[in-house]
Amino acid sequence: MATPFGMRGLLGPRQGLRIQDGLSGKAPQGMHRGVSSFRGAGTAAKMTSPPLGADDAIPLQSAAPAVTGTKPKMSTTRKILLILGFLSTLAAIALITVAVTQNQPLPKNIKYGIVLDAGSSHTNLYVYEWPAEKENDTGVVQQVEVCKVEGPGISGYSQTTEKAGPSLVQCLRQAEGVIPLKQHQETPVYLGATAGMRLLRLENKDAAEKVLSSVEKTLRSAPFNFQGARIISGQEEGAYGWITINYLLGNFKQSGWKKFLHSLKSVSETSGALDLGGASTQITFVPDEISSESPQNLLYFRLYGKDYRVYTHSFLCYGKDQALQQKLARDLQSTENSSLFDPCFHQGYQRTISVSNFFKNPCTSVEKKQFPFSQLHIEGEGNYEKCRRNIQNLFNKTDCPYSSCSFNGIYLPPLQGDFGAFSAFYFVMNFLNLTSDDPFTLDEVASAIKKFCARPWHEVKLQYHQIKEKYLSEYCFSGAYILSLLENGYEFTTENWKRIHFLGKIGSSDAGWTLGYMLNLTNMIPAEEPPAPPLSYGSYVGLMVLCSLVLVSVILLAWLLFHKPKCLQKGVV
Ligand SMILES: Nc1ccn([C@@H]2O[C@H](COP(=O)(O)OP(=O)(O)OP(=O)(O)O)[C@@H](O)[C@H]2O)c(=O)n1
Ligand SMILES: [Ca+2]
Repeated sequence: MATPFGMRGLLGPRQGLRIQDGLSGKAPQGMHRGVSSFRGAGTAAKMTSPPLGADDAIPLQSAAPAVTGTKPKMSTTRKILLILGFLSTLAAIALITVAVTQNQPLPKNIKYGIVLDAGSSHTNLYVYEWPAEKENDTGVVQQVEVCKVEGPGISGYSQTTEKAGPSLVQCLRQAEGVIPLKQHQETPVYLGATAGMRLLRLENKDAAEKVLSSVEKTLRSAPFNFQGARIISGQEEGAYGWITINYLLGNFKQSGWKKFLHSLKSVSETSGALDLGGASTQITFVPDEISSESPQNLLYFRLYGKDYRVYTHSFLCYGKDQALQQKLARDLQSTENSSLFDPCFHQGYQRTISVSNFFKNPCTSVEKKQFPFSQLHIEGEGNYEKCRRNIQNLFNKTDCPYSSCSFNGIYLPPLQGDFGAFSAFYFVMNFLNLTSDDPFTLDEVASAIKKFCARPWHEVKLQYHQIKEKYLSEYCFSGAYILSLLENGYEFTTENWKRIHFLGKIGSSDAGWTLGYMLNLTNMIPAEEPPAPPLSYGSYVGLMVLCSLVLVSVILLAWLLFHKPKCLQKGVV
């Protein structure tokens, strides 16, 4: 039997060679003579008469005399060792192959969900996707599509309620194109209506119900799995916005070092959420200390095995559109004629509003009074300071029945941590170029808005001709209002101003309440931390490869030590 190392019989004691340790030239003690030395065939040619009495390699040697170069056979022990080594190598290869192929992650099974955000100013449809196998992990759901519904928000259909539903059709079609056909039926669709519909419900309950029925009819006729169309509360809006941003920022569940480091700190590392809509605004965060002064502002969550005590408040009528309405309603009180100079609009800007409709809105109805004119002409002054003073009147800071308040007697604990400010907070600040990664100081923000407000309308209109006039004309007011709300309302200061981060998206997903709403309704945020395999697939395969390599190396090393090939020996005859 030929081996790469020559023939055992050629090297055995019968040829007069003793096993040498390579250093002393002596045979190592306790070693079996016949299996511990290998030499090449060239050596065999020099060999003469084998010593008598050798106890192994007899059959091969007798059949193939060394002088003729015929290869003798190995000893049985050596054969077994070789076979064992060979089998171990095979086993290691098999182990790695199985690890790589058998345990490969299965091809992704993607699930989808649709949420319609029926806001006061407009409706957005969002399509989310996530891998089915990982739906309880944090951060796996992401937005894959957003569709802006044409026309006003659904509350704008109070006079033509039957048209509210059909307005959504175009975006539903778009979603049909994004989600694979075979998954349409299993894809849940939710609609949540916010402050516009809250106001309509206050003003005209019947119209609000009809709008919701129209919307429901359209959603039921879509090929998706309709799960409900309802008006969400301000508390829900705040809470789901907070869940969304912290889910997307990966604040709920930490792994590895992050988890260890966070376990050393006592406070929950979450970000507060600031949402500014057209009709309402929300502030939500985890305060340092929770007082039970105002239980209606406190929410308790257990998410991924951790308890959160969250403060939230939603101010109806303090969205930026309704805040402007409120401001105008107050300004009107002191107006004698049908003209009003407004410091919050650019110089040269003019707008006419109908006074009769103006006070139908619950946000302005308290200011209702009779006027000798039906149309009010507004003319811009472009005066930031005057505008700020004007807006200031919207925040009643005098009565506070709690230890601390924001405004209008609403409890607000001391601000804590970082805040993500989204929706109109972002739209406005982004327009004013005030959302850079290195946050601006409060003074810088104020002077940028002041500068913008001072620009004449014709110049602004010329420069930003591509922006809708409704948006553009109100950025001066909105900038001033945002500063008033944050600085005077919530009492952000020069010191903690930089803790506000104006953000539109986190990754591919818009910051807003919709994602948190869907995560909650699909039970995708478990109360307890879901069991996770101790090792990731990559680490598992890596470990298998490492173990196998170590195994093979040990076998090789043992084999080399005990059966040193000639090439590694010194002083071989
Ligand atoms: N590029 C944009 C987009 C929107 N807006 C304005 O931002 C405000 C808020 O928009 P949004 O957050 O979409 O409010 P809604 O969800 O419609 O209102 P709410 O949450 O109060 O129901 C609206 O006045 C809208 O006109 C803006 O100034 N610039
Ligand atoms: Ca909104």
